[in-house]
Amino acid sequence: MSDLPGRRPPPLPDKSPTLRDQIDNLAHLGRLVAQIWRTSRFLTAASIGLRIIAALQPVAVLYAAKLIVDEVVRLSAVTPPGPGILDWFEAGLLNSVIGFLLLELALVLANDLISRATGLVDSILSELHSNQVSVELMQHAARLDLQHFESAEYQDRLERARRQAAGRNALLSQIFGQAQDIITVMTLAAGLFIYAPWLILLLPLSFIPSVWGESRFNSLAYMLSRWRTPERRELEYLRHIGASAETAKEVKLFGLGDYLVTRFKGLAHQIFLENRRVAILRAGWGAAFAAIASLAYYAAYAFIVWRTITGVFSLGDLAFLSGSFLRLNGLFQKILLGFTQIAGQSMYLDDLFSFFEIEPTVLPPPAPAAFPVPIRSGIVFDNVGFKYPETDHWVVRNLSFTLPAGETLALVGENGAGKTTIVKLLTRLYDPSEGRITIDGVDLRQMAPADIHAHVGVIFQDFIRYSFSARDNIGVGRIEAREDQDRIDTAAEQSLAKGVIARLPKGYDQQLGRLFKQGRDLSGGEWQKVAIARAYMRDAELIILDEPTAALDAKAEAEVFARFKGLAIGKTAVIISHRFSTVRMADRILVLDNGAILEAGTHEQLVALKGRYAELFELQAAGYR
Ligand SMILES: Nc1ncnc2c1ncn2[C@@H]1O[C@H](COP(=O)(O)OP(=O)(O)OP(=O)(O)O)[C@@H](O)[C@H]1O
Repeated sequence: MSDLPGRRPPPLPDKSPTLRDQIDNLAHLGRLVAQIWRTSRFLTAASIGLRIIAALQPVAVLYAAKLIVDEVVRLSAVTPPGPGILDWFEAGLLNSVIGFLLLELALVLANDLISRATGLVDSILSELHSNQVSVELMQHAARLDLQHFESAEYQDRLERARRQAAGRNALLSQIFGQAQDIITVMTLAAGLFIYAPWLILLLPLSFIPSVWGESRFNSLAYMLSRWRTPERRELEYLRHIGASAETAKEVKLFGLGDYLVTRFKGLAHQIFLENRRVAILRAGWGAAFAAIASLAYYAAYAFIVWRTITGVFSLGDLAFLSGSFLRLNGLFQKILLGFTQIAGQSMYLDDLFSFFEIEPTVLPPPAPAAFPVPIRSGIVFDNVGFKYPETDHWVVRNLSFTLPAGETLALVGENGAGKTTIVKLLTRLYDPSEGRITIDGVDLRQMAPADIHAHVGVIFQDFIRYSFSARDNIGVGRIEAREDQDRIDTAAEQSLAKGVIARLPKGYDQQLGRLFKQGRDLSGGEWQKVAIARAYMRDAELIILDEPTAALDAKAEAEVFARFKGLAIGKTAVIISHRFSTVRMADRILVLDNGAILEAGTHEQLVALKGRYAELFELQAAGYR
């Protein structure tokens, strides 16, 4: 499923998962229980132990009640020893009945304690489990490729998995509760079987219709929710742009508030109508099936009453059997519905676990080559071609050029020419679809992506504005050195961020961004200086600045690049900029057009060539005259 334009969902999905699919989904329960066990062995064991004790309680209470009734019936036939209760006591006639009453009281009190303790253990366990799932999700997402994050299908899967991380906690209690109910049913059924074996046959009559109905509606609800993931993501997105700090300026000035609300309402209403239809169907059929269950119960009850009247059963037996049957009937339904609900929930688990099955494709080779330090000869693009996954369009094709070690290369070209894509290929965020990229003769595919990233300092045009302190905003450039104040100082100095930080009330400790209280927002250019410092935190062999200076004023950009040139001596560097004042400083310039090289050379050579570069340069220079 993907976000295809013009996609029209059917009113209700008609094909439910097959029985086989449902059984396969049940296998996910094993993974879930293993995950819960990993979360806390002690709490999992405690929850199971408490439930086993609780499971035996109903039959014990019913049996105590039977003993009380039978004793009362016996005592009512005895000649009273005297007029007062004391006479009964003294005669020792009340000993048994008092013992039975105390037994029942103790059982009821114990049950209350146990169920509270189970609730407590489950709620703690479920919070721990939900944290555990979130951590595992984040860890797994961090392993995946950039291509996954740039695909709508992946975003849908991640969104579904994320919902499951928080939403499946009830399942934990449900699975354990189910096991508890099964034990209770077995003990009650054993009692019932001893008195009236064929009564048990009446039970399935009452629950089979409900089970069928539940399983059908569970599937429907799941299919709807799955089908609607893109719309739900759109709702989330609309909610975000309608009310967030980054978007407030533009939304206000363009007067988009009402438009966003209307769009949100329309989409939310469609989803509401579908959900309401399923809810109404479910409630209607549920009521009908519950009536069938009650009929079965009363048929059995009438039979037990008749047997008691005819003297086959005692009054105590009547109390025990009708109590057992009532509970069994309820429990049987609960268990079977529980199974279908668990099966229904396990469909959602598929959303969670199938996310964990997505594997990265840009992988280190079995015996990776080390990134050359220093780079001696240079970087070579050898007939490189690249298409983004699931697209047919060659973004770059037949691209061959050499970037000699220690030189600065500038990439110039119109929007969409493929400049950022070249950076993604150079940093092995993607592998080329054809051709190869080598550093000192070694194919990038022979190196581990993490090793490449450790030796490259890149700042993209859409760098992150972290809502962290100024220090951490620079420190994240080299996370292991985030406490190294000298290094951070030097990086800030080199990127001109030092001046920005000096003006902050709390200096390096100043919280940046508007997300948190006491946060200080920076101007676009100030943010860029902070971001560029991140690239300087690394001992990078290769420095890449992908248009991160667009918001800098002309003076600051000239200064940033003068420093960049100074620092890049001996380092290989790539810069992407639309400003020719910056580009001209590069040792070599590539002019790209539609993913191919149109012109290449130094600034002077390209101006002399009087081609596209000279034309664009003139155009920009004329703007300043
Ligand atoms: N993740 C993606 N999936 C599919 N196509 C993409 C993806 N990213 C970029 N493209 C397409 O690849 C082409 C080149 O994009 P790229 O970002 O490399 O251009 P650019 O030269 O850096 O442009 P700009 O100057 O606007 O930053 C564009 O046509 C763009 O639509």
